[in-house]
Order: sequence, then structure tokens, then C-alpha cells
Amino acid sequence: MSHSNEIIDQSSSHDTEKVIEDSPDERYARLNTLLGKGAYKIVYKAIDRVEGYEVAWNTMTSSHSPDSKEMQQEISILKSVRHPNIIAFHDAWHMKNEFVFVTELMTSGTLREYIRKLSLPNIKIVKRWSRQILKGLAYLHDYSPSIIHRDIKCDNIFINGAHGEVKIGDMGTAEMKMGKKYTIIGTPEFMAPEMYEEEGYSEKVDIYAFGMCLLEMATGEYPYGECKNAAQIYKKVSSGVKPVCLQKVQNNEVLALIANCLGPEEDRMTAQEILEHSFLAVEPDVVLLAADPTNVHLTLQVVFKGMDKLSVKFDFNVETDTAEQVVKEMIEEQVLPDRYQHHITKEINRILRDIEKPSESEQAEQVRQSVWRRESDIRSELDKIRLELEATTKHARELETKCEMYENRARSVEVQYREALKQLREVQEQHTNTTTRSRESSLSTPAPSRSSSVSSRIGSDLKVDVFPESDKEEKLKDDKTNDKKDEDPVKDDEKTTNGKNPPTYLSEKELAIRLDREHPEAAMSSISPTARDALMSRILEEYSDDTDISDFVQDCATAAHRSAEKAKEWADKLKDQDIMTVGDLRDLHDEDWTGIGLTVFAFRALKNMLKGKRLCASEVFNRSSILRSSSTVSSSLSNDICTRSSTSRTSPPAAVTQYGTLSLM
Ligand SMILES: Nc1ncnc2c1ncn2[C@@H]1O[C@H](COP(=O)(O)OP(=O)(O)OP(=O)(O)O)[C@@H](O)[C@H]1O
Repeated sequence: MSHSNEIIDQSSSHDTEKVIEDSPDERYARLNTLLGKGAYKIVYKAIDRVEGYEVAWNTMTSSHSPDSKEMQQEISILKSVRHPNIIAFHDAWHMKNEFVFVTELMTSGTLREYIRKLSLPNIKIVKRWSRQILKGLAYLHDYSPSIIHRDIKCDNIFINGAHGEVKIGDMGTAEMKMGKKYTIIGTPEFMAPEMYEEEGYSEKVDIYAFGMCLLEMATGEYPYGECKNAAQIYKKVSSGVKPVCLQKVQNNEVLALIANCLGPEEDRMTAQEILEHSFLAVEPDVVLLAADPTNVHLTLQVVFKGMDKLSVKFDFNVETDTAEQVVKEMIEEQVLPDRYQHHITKEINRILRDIEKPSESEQAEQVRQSVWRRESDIRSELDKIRLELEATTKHARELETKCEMYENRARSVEVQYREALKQLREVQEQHTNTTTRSRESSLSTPAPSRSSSVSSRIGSDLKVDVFPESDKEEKLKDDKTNDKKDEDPVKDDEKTTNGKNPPTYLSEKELAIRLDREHPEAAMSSISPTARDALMSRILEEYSDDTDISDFVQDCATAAHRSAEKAKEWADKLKDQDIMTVGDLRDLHDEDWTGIGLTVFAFRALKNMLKGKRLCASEVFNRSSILRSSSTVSSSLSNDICTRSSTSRTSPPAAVTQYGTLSLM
């Protein structure tokens, strides 16, 4: 080389770099920077003046004639080769006895240097490098016409360390496959047996060489390092003896792959088949390219990372398609390789799930909102309950106050009631004393009986008045025309009085009538102690709705001075109309009464007794200075607390209740 004295190492300072010579067309300027030397080539750094790139300037002694047609054809094919895993061939020319060609510059040395640096690359790196080498080989072998590299080895595979790129270099020694070639070119350790036999070989020699590269990558050892020369290597290769370092391969998949590559030519897989081998195959990605707003119509794409040619785009309708059915169809149409059926189906289903599922940020937002909503709901619920509680508490306090007031009134009324009873007894005692004195006086003075006249007067005054004044006329008429047996009680009394001794005491019922007209104190003093007690007892009683109608009618008949038979007759007529209780009677309308079949006297007596009780009681007590307050309490409480007592005839629960339901017949 004429420029050897100017050459500097590539690691030297860039300041010393300078252009030594130019290409014939002056596009490429060779620098004095030496990149490396091989058995055949010396490689310098150069600059592409058009593109501004740094390139590799390769020089080798040429045996070809500069005008060789075959050479020009080869150069034109090499220039047309463009693949990311093959060092680009830019230009070539012949100068004197040198053949010069410009290629892509690789900055990080060869694969072999890398293996030595890393001592033993991990399996992931081996896979990555292998894929790139095979992709380059698959490209060359599929090229038309097919290109056989013929010198694949780790020294001819270059690395661009910054990006982890791996590229096949030294294409200058490759020849286009025009049928079988018989030239022995290559490195003994990497040469397939058929290359030694001079019977022709195919692109499978590159697969054999790749097998040796894989062996070197997997073990870090140079194949047939145990051999001292090419002859020993040839002997072993031709006799089928494999490199010793093959035993060091630990990964079974790698071992099987190497074995296939180093096996018989016809059994070796193609570069593409090895790429699709389970050891190197990269499962395709399925990506969602687009979706309509409703997420029903999707556009999906299957991307085969290891196989650039395959990228399948297809539409998917979420409502009508299933992943299984769509993938099956694409396999049947040979759009997808069937070995990925399960994986692609799984990936599509994953995308479908992800579509339905909101994103993490959306989920977080939903959770945040639901927490906020829950808090807000609970807060408003608490506010509502608090208000209700306040209202209830207020109402409870009001009721409490009211109860206290009623209790106080009840106590006061009870006191007044006892006072009234006491006064009644005193009045009666006075009356008894007066009567006794009168009798004594009449016994001692035989004169016209004063007591008789008094009694007679009292007797004539004490007419039982079960009818209101307005009804008297009608009653009398009714008595005469309809029921001769129903006689006026007053007449009965008078008859009795006229026939025998005049009565001294009023009956309980008579007293009730009289109480309605006269001063209660005077009226009460007119009855016997027994009758008084009975009356008081009745006063405290009430006909409840469930009182048997017979009892009620019996009392009414007694009050009206009618016989027990008459009472039975009335009761039977009522029962004939299914009136069994006082409640039934209360439910009757005015027109119903006439249908019962009672005499006018009877139903008016019953009606008045039924309706007049409270009125009578009320009037009596209103006129009674002693009991007035009781009546007031009665009317004020009758609507709430005391209403419960109306169903109980015999045992009112409290004094207040008793007063609230007091009634007279
Ligand atoms: N494209 C390139 N970029 C950077 N350096 C290169 C490039 N090509 C070759 N070299 C360097 O030049 C050296 C020699 O190249 P190469 O090994 O291809 O020569 P060769 O004579 O073909 O050797 P052999 O035939 O023994 O492989 C390489 O070791 C490498 O360091």
C-alpha cells in the first residue's frame, strides 16, 4: 500500500485526520484513518461528500480485469442490496491493481470482538443478534437472484453499539448464485462439508456458517479451536465430527438449533424457518389502531416484530365478531400462520377487555367520585336524620309538657271528686237527720203529716223524663194508640204512691232525671245510700261498644219503668236485625231505627239513653258547682287520652278517664 506511512490509528486524534485521496468521481474522500486489515482487505475511513456521512473505504488487490462485465454486474447487484442487517454497498471502482469499494461504516467492531469483550453473552443478546443475522440472510437468500454470502462468521458481522444493530459485512466476497458454484471461498471452521467437496452448494452453506456463529455466541469459543490447521478441520468436517465446544451448549433449544444448522444440507432449515423457530420466534403483537366512539367498530393490526413482511390489519365488530372466529377465518385464508392462532386470539380478547375497562386514571377518578358521592350521601343523610331527631325531640318535649299538665289536672280533679263525694255524704246525713227529726216530731204531734206532703211533692216532682220536651206530645200519642201496655212511668209511680205509702227515696234512674233538672245536691240527697252507691257506680261506667245489647236494653227498660219482659221483647227485636251490641246500635242511621219494629216509645227511650248519656252527664256536671271542673276535663281530654276508656265498661284505667266518660241515663 502506497499510503502506509500516512496511516493513523482510528483512535488517534481527529485533528490528525486528513484526506488522502478521492474516488474517481470525487464523491468519496479517503482519510488517513485505518479501520482494520484482513487477509485480503485494508479498510480506511472515508467521507461521503454528498451525504456528509463517514463511510468505509475498502481496498483489495484485484485479479479481475477492470472492464470485466461480470465484475460490473456483480457491483450493480451489490449496490442494489439494501437491508438494515446488511452493510450497505455504496460504490466500487478499479484503480491500477486495486479494487476499491465503499461501504457503510460500522463503529463498534465485529461480533467476535464483542463476544470476547462480554466473555459470554446472555441468551437474550444471543437471540437478538441471531435474529438480525438471520433476517439479513433471509433477505439475501430470497433476493432475486439469490445471493449466497459464503463467508458468514463472527468476524464478518459488525455491530453498531449505540443502537445494538448487527449487520452482515464483507459482501465483497459474495457471489451471486447462478446455479451451483464451485469456488472454494471462506473460512475453514465455518465452511459446510459440501463446500469442501466441490460438488456445488446452495445458500444452506450460510445456514451452516450461522450454526457455527451461534455456537461461538453460545459458548464464547471459536469452533474447532481444538484443531491446529485447516486440514484437521477439513478432516473433522468431512467425517461429520462436530466442534468440541458444542458439548458446552447448555440451552437445549440452542443445541437443537445448532445441530440442525450443522446437519445434512437437505435437513437444514432456511433462515426464515429458523426465525420462526420457537427459540427465536417473537410472538406477534396485536394493536388497536382505531375505534369508533361507541367502541363497537375496531380496527386491529397483528404486527410480527420478527417478520417485517407480515403485518395484518383487519376490522372487528364487537357486537357480531368473536376473536376465535375472526382468527380462524384469517388462518383459513392464509393471512395468519396457524401457529399463532392461540396467541392472537388471546391478544384480541385482551384488547376487548381493555376497551370495556376504563383506564387507570378513569378508574381512579370513578373511585374518587364514588367515595365523594358516598361521603356526600352519608352527610346529607346525617343532616336529614339530625333534623328529624330535633323535630322528634321537640315533639316529645311538647307531649311531655302536655302530659304533665294533664296529670296535674287529673290530680286536681280527683281531689275535687273526693271532695264532692264527701259533701254528698254530708248532705245525705243532714237529710237523714232532718227526716228522723220530722218523724219524731210527727209521732209526738198528730197533725197533718208534713213529711207526707213533702214526700208527695218530691214524688210528683220526680217524673222520669226520658223524652225531650219536644217529644212529649208524640210520646203520649204513641202511648195511647200503639202500645197500651207501655204506660207512663209517672202514672205507674203515682198509682203505686196512691195505693201505698209514698216513696221516700228516688230510684237511681229517677235521680238521674232529676239531676238533669235540679240542683244535684238536692237530687242526690233524695235517694237511698244503696241507690246512691249504685248510681255513683253507674256514673263512673260507660256502655262500651261491645256491651251486650240485652244488658243495655234491660237498663233502658228499667230506667223507663218497663218490665223485664218488655226489655226482652225489645232486645229480641233488635237481635232480629242483627244488633247484638251497643256498637251495632250506635252504627244505626235514623231511618234504620224505624225498621227495627220497636214502638215509638221504645226506640225513643233507647235512642235518648244511647245519645243522651253524655249530654246529660255534661249538663249535670255543668250545673254542678262541685263537679264542673271534672266535666271540663272530660271534654278537653275526650279526644285524646280518654278515648281508650270508651271500650271498657268496668275498669277505666285512671281517674281522669273515669271523668272523661262519665254519663248519666
Ligand atoms: N464496514 C466496516 N466498517 C468498519 N470497519 C470495517 C468495516 N469493514 C472492515 N472493517 C475493519 O477492517 C477489518 C478487515 O476487514 P475484513 O475482515 O472484512 O477483511 P478481509 O480481508 O476480508 O478479512 P477476512 O477475509 O479474513 O475476513 C475488520 O476487522 C474491521 O476491523
